[in-house]
Amino acid sequence: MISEQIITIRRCQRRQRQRLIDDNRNKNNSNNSMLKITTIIIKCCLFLSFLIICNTSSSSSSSSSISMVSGMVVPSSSSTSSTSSRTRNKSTRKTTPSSSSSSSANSNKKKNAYVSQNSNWYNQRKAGIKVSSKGRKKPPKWEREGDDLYLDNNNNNNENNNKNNYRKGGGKQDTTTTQNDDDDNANTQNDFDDDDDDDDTATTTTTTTINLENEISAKLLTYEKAKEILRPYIHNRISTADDTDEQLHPAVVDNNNNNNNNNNATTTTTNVIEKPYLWGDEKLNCLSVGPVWKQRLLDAGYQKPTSIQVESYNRLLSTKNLTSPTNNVIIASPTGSGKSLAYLLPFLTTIDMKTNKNKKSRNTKSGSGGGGGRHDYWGSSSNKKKMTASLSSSSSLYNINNIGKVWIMTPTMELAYQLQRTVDQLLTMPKTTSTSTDDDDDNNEDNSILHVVEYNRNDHIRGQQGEGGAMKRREHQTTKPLAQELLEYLVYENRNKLKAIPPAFVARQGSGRGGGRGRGGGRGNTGRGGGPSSLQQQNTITDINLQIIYASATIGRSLRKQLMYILKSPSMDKAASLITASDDLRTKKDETKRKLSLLPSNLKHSYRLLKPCINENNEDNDKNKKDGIVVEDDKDTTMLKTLCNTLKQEQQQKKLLLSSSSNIPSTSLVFPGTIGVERVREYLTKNGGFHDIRDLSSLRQSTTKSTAPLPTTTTSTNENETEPIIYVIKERLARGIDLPLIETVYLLGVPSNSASYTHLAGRTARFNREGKVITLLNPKEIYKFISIINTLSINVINDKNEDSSDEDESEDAALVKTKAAITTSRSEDADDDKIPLLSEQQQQEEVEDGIQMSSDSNSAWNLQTMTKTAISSKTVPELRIFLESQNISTNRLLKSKLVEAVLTLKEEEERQD
Ligand SMILES: Nc1ncnc2c1ncn2[C@@H]1O[C@H](COP(=O)(O)OP(=O)(O)OP(=O)(O)O)[C@@H](O)[C@H]1O
Repeated sequence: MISEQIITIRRCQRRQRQRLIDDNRNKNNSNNSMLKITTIIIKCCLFLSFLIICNTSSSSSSSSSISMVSGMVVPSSSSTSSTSSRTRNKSTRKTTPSSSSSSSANSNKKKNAYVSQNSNWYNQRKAGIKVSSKGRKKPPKWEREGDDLYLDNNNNNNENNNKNNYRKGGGKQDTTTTQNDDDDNANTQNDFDDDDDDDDTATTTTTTTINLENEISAKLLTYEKAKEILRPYIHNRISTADDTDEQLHPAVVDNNNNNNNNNNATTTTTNVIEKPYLWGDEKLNCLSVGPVWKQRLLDAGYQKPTSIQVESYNRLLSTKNLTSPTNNVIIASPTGSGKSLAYLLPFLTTIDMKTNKNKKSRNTKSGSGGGGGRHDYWGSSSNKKKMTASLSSSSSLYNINNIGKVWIMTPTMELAYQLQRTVDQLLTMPKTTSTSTDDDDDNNEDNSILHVVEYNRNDHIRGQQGEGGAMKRREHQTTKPLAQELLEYLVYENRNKLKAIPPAFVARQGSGRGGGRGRGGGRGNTGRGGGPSSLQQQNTITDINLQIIYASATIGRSLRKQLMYILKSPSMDKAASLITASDDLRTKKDETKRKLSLLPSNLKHSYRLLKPCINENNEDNDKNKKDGIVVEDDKDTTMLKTLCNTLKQEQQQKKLLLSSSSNIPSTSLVFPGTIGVERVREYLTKNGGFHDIRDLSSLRQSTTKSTAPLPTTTTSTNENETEPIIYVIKERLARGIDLPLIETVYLLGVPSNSASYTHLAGRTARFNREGKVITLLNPKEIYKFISIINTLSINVINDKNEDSSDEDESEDAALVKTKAAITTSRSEDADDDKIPLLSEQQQQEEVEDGIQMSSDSNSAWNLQTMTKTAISSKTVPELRIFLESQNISTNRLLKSKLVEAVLTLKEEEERQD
């Protein structure tokens, strides 16, 4: 029994245990399933969040990676078009997440919305309306105006590879548009964001609160309103003595005072150069060019190299100085600083003899030039005989063995002729007939080493003007092999877009790869700025052993992107090295300095605001008169009248300032804007009585021949030597043109963007000479003008009409008088032999205005102990009383100007002490 019981108990226990085990198992099972479910849920969540993250990041990362390499092709963030994907390189394709068809559709929608949104934004900006870019993406860079201006910070220097340099540098736009600047390459290419600055500066720094959108569209901006708006932008600094003197008597100011870094060509260098192979000042700017080249340069009127010439010569001839692995370079310096010679000199001083079969024996004796590095195969010009042998055959363009080493792409034919003239001036080869193999060429024998050719859109190359058909045919025939076999240097001189890659070049590339690329580009070549489509039609040129040299005063983001694109380079550092002069400020962090470095410092900017002019024939005459509207038809006449008056005044002023015996004619350059060259010429001749009106043909005539004028001589052929010379030239021909001794540039209307303004204005004040640009503008162009002023960070002066006796005296005019008064009162204390600071006429005016010159100061104010804050805290009447006590007119001056005037006096006192 007991045993039975025990057995039963054991069975029970076993069952219980079994049950327990089963329970546990069940529990475990359920736990497991719970766990599994939980895990699945978690996994799902993770997966979902992962998907979300992927989705978000894919859009941004794709945009950055695509725009990094092919941002030219697809500006918008989606970048899913088949064309763009085709043009991406392999590495980009790997890193770019693939997009599904739905996301593609979505992105297309977004893209459309983005395009329409931006077109609005863009149109508004174009119309001069200030639109904040906050919350919106900007349109593609190549579609925006005025972005071809600045270089990024230190992109030439690998040590300073701080990608966020500019942002840290602190542009004003950072506060408002940081996130919006990232439309391309934000993560990887911040060094290109400087162009955004151009636009944003225009957007954010304009303090005008008047919303004139409607008025602009209705063209109702009146003269008075325009004047009001312009006022804050006028040169608002009380000038120093020298500045004031300069403004009143620009011609008599001692050049030495104004140009600290002056390399003025007109100043004869008295330095005794001891070493015969050094050209220039031995201590400062000198180049090791060898005795022959030194003599040639001196004979041609080049006394010493400019700093950009020194920099580029040394760096181009020694590749180890180039920071980019590709040896491509960008030469950037202000207009008129001698960039042409900067890139020509390394070529010229080391003339290529590589292709000559006997080059070895010839080259061994040469080499006084700065050779070395890549250029060691360029011989020296020191051995004339040898070079003649080498180049005489190239003088007929048909021997392709000796041509095509350097291809210089210029924006205009005029610039090409100008370059030819520069080269001929330095290196004209003696004529040889023995080696010429072509009968047709007898009359056209060209002993220049640089040949001007022109290609048109059909890829035909035409010969120099005035030369025979045979020349044309043969040049065309030689183009392709020339580009294929021999091109080693491609120089882009002042081209704003790199769309013009030599056609034969493209043909070669296209045929090698079966062509068919980039058909989506359509007619892009003719579109504004070229842009991606034009480049898309062309191929990249990385597989060609070619050094690209780009030279211009304005080099902006879109251009650099194009360069990156055609070189398949992921960054500008890798695409090209930047060469700037040692004193160039464009790579500095200071925004204002960077902007100011684009134009020569000795260039004065001024404007004339055109008064409304009523069209007598207009039916709505009365209404217009009432509203003060400029009638469209009459606008041009007003402009031309003002131009005539201004030209005459400038001429008179020059006569007054210079001694009567002076017979130097004033030379001006007029860019006619929409009025057109012919109309301006006609008006100036008929109504202005000007007779010596010229165009570029006068310059071309002497170009093909080797006897070019010295750089500092005028080409005046005036019978009456004092008759002013006026060039009237289309804007599109302006880039790079170096006209002789232009003193004043007249812009009839506001240029379309800051880059245009830079190049147009830069036709004067060249090579450290003084110069002035006067913009004649209608009230409705005012915002465009202000935008340019802001972008370039320039001060403008209101160049008022002399005949404006009927005009209200505005604040700026009053300010000029105040400056004059301060200067005059100071001049009385100064030495007698100083130049009189006011003309008789001006003094008379001031007497009439009640300005009594007096040097005694009976003021209770002690300027020396007063701080700026203390002066600013004075009331307007107090300031007026004080200034009046100093015999300074305060008529119509606002408080800020009054304070400035007092501060100037304070400075003066301190200086005298
Ligand atoms: N070393 C030099 N000595 C004297 N004159 C020079 C020197 N270098 C250049 N010049 C003169 O300076 C003027 C301007 O030169 P250049 O046309 O090369 O300027 P640039 O920088 O190319 O201007 P832009 O940006 O407008 O094309 C020319 O008249 C040229 O002859």
